[in-house]
Amino acid sequence: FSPSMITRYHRGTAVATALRDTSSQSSSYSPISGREKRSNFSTYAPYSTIDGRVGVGGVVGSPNGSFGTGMGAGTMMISSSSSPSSTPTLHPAKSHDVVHVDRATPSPPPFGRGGRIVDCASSSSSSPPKQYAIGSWEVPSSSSSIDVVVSRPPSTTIPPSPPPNRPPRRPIVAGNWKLNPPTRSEAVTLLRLLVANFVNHRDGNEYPDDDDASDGPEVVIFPPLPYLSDAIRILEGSGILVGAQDCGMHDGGAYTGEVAPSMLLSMGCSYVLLGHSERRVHFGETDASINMALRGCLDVPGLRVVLCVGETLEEYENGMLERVIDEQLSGCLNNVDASAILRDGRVVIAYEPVWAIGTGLVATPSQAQAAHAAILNSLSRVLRCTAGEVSDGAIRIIYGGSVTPDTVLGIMDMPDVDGALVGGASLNADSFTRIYDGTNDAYDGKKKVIANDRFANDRFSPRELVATEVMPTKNALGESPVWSDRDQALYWVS
Ligand SMILES: O=C(CO)COP(=O)(O)O
Repeated sequence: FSPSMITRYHRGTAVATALRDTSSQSSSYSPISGREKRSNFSTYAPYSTIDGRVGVGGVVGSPNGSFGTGMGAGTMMISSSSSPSSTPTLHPAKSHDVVHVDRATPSPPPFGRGGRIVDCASSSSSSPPKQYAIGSWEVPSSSSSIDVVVSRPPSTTIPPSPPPNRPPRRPIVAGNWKLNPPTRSEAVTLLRLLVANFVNHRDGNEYPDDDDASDGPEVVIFPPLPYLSDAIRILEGSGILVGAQDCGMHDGGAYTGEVAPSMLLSMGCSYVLLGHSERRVHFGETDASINMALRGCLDVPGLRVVLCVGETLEEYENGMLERVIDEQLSGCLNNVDASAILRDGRVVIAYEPVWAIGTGLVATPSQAQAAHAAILNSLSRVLRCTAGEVSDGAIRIIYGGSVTPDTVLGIMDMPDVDGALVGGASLNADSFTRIYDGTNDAYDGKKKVIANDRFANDRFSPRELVATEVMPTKNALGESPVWSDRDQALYWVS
């Protein structure tokens, strides 16, 4: 596409759209400013820039709803605009699957993890066939096929949730970048875009009457080790905390290749992620070694841990979830001071079912809830305290495994889900910001007042800039901020 499509830039109101067909999109959801409509914009913009260069994804939306077009690789469609007063929504997670069944469909149903038929799908059957019975997999003789709604109930041995009315906990949204992105400059870009999004969030925009940003969810990024100092420097003052993806168990000495917890704290890290299933599977970490590292972290005042637990698909299918979690927690928390967990909240548990990591198979809200309840249950045994002490304690349990902006709301709705540990979707500033929004929405403690006039009044006067170079990046942003190194400022594209 040609840079000539870029007409002008000014702060605060505009957005770049994308080289993709967004004609079915009608949302004007704004990941930057919250849920209010800022303008008639499409949701995607896979180009953004740094270093004074400008990249825009082909179609530029303007605040008054008109759109310019240009030619790019592939098909370009102009996104549909939505009504200025529309309230964009995030869609909650599907808790059921719709399965198409015909006479040849074998029974039990061929969808992997077991399940239960709960209804006919209204999408294709206006009413269930007469002979149809809930729980039945058989296609009634009056039909050649039916669609059925299938839920996957969790393992039957899962205990009920502890008593409701647990004290509110501050949610956490954590991004585990794993071994990504491949270069430092891409990491720096992503960090800057995150800052842009989150600074806007906490700019008086969402909580105009409240200058205490700590009321929103806690946000933590876990970049690879080589990017830690960039992350700490760039995220300083943004409210986003930084953590390491793992650490060693020793405090110093002849341990080539190791990283001590105290070193991480001295750099400015707030968290350490421990016990991730990828560390267990690929690098031989065990509950015992994780326990050593965890105790090392707790010996360093100021450092917190996100401890991952979770079962494999096979274990899930065999109803072993509760047992696996119990074993992992007792191994990893062996000889750990219970008050550091229950009173000081220094250990966050991340429930990450291995079958949901990187697979797109997100646990249903009820599956996540059941597992989190099992974790609470197990903690009282492991920490030798009552269920009441656990459920009233400062412990937080977050869910990880294919979390996306579309699924986070359903998961967060569950009483014992206190946040999300996000892998793939945290590599995209837009997705991660929307996940933050979903988490925030579900957080009871706060009724948001959105300052709609911030953009309507257009207090920012337009400035003309000239694009000298256009650079595609891998971001798929709803609203791409354009970072100018020359001006040390962010601009929005209109
Ligand atoms: O492992 C995870 C976070 O630690 C989850 O990864 P995904 O969100 O990519 O499934």
